[in-house]
Amino acid sequence: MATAEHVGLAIETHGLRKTYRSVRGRSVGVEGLDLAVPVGGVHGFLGPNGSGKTTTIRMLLGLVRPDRGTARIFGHEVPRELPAVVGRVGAIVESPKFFPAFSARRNLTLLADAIGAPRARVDAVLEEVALAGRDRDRYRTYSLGMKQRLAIAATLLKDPDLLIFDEPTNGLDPAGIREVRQTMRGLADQGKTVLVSSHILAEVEQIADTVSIVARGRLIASGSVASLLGEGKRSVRVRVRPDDAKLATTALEADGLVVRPEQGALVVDGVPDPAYVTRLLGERGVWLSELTPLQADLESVFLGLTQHETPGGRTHRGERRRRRRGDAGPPPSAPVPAVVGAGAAAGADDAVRDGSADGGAR
Ligand SMILES: Nc1ncnc2c1ncn2[C@@H]1O[C@H](COP(=O)(O)OP(=O)(O)OP(=O)(O)O)[C@@H](O)[C@H]1O
Repeated sequence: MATAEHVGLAIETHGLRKTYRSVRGRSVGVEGLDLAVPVGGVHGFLGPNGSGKTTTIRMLLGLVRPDRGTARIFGHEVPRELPAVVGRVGAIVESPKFFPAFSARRNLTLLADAIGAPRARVDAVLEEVALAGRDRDRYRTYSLGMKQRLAIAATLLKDPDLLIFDEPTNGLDPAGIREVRQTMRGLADQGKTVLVSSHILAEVEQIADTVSIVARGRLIASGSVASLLGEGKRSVRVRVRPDDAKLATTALEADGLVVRPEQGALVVDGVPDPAYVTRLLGERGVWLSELTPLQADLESVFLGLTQHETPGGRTHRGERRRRRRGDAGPPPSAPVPAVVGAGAAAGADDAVRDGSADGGAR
């Protein structure tokens, strides 16, 4: 039963765990995940490939059974109480299937009949995803972006309160990504809750109100996008004389920063403050000809949150040294990500049902 305690959260998980069995043994898909998605707005569910986003979404939709932990949608425990809430949820977890020779309108009408949604919704949802002018074109003539918007339209037929989209911009060109992004933002602006997973923060940071970042099946950070980018350590591009590149790299790495060469320059990740790099290199007699702060993205936020912590909670030598000297930026605030078993997709025994919980397009 939904209780007052859960009011205000569209999705809530506690200690959610899922392991997979395969020919190579057990691997962990999600490890003790605690997630809190507020009602209303776009919530970015972010993490590198293999961090457990799809597994989590499948558990929420009752497509995969968790080993342990609890999950709630609008306060209803899932999968046990899924029937009570499924009508309020629309989801795209994999490419939906439409009839290629039928128009978008015909596909949606068939689907509306199949799931018991009023046919009148077809016009509304076509309008919603800006396909009203192309509704009589055959599905097979659609661009990838239009196909994805049609998939979103299908999830809207039942006018759900919560939309769950797993990597909805995968494979789309920049124009397609923009269209899907605008559609998601528009839905949130109407008061719906949109959970969108992605491995690219840049793709969702423009539209997300709040985010959860996961790594290796665990939550490592959550909050508003602004606070997260503000807290995360930054990346900078530095340019030094070619003769000094090695010395600069060694000095920066010895201090716990991550350095990679890029087009004749060095990109330094996990920098607490650009001035820190100037001082560190200046102390070693290396003078900079360029220092450009780079826009924070998932990679740099992610590295900034995790790089100084090693599995088991030990702190990186460089960070320890810097903390002793008292000139570090904010100490890493994130919990140490768990070490989990190697991913093992082959031969998994956990057969995943095809389709989504929304009765959406097949
Ligand atoms: N059916 C399965 N059988 C075995 N292992 C699986 C299965 N599904 C997922 N995994 C493993 O669980 C881990 C999490 O995978 P998952 O697909 O949930 O991550 P993800 O964050 O969605 O990744 P991506 O962004 O690449 O889709 C990975 O190590 C993956 O190999």
